[in-house]
Amino acid sequence: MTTIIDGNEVAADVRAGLADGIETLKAEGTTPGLATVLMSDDPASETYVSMKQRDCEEVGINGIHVEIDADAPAEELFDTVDELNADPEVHGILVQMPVPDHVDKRRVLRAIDPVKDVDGFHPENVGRMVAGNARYKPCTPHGIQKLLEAYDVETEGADAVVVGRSDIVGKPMTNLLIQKAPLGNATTTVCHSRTKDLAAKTREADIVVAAVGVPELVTGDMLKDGATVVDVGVNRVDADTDKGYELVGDVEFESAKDVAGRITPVPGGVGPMTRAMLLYNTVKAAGVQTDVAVDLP
Ligand SMILES: NC(=O)C1=CN([C@@H]2O[C@H](COP(=O)(O)OP(=O)(O)OC[C@H]3O[C@@H](n4cnc5c(N)ncnc54)[C@H](OP(=O)(O)O)[C@@H]3O)[C@@H](O)[C@H]2O)C=CC1
Ligand SMILES: Nc1nc(=O)c2c([nH]1)NC[C@@H]1CN(c3ccc(C(=O)N[C@@H](CCC(=O)O)C(=O)O)cc3)C=[N+]21
Repeated sequence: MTTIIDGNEVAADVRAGLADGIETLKAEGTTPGLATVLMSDDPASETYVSMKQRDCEEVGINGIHVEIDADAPAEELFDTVDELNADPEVHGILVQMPVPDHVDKRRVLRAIDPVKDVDGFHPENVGRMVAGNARYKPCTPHGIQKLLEAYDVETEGADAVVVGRSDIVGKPMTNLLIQKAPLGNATTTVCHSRTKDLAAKTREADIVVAAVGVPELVTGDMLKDGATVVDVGVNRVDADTDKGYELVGDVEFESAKDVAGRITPVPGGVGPMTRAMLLYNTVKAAGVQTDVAVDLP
């Protein structure tokens, strides 16, 4: 029997586990604050950011949202980040990626105060994570670790294959999987668009993490019997639904579910965990910035 990993449920547990920390902070006079900055007309980005704001409201985090015209000068974004860096009510800052082409993405990541960088994308935080001393673990890989933990998936000595080498998912996921730490110690192969024979790699894996952005790239015949399959992809494909699209992962769920031992669905798998770990990092950030010790789940 294949286990369908319920990301909504584990995410709800993470959110519930943050209540104590948020209470502690409030008792000390601090409401954790998360600023989201959106400089894009992309409807998917708008959806994600509004979901993040709704999550904040649900757990009692102060959500601040800033929208910048996609064709505004880049300086407008940098000025906004400077203001948020200086605002004592803002403990976490997330600039939704991608930013428009005329904005230097690397400069954006460097502009955010590393202590407020709840995505964990600032070069200082990336460096710390690689060195095994993460300040904020990037939300998606961290959320995946929590899913693996919740479903007793052994990473220790496991053969893992990460498909995708992006800065926001593939690389940090690989890093966490190879670390000498709980939920690490996996023997990890990273695949990408130049990989010669992807199926040959994934077929050897006990754990497959697909973060590609290609709908249903990974099919059941590419998996080892009983493998744990983590589908990060959230792709909108045209469909005759109310919204005019449906969400499809990077894994072909129908064929994969018969082979996999455990598998995450899309939606309801990794996505809710990414958002939950953003709240986690925000509560952690508020504790760090106010010198209040908070218990984290
Ligand atoms: N659920 C969640 O919380 C999140 C979901 N996402 C989703 O995950 C997916 C990936 O996102 P992201 O990591 O940002 O994507 P990027 O586009 O930044 O990276 C995609 C990676 O996949 C590789 N790739 C592309 N085509 C192939 C192929 N045919 N075979 C093997 N590898 C390939 C690319 O290789 P190369 O480097 O050679 O170009 C690249 O490394 C998207 O669907 C995105 O929407 C992203 C973040 C969070
Ligand atoms: N600075 C930055 N940080 C990010 O963390 C970041 C980003 N930029 N840019 C884009 C990607 C993508 N991402 C998702 C988060 C949640 C869902 C999510 O909640 N998905 C729901 C469904 C969403 C829906 O209904 O459309 C699910 O899978 O169940 C998806 C995608 C974060 N990203």
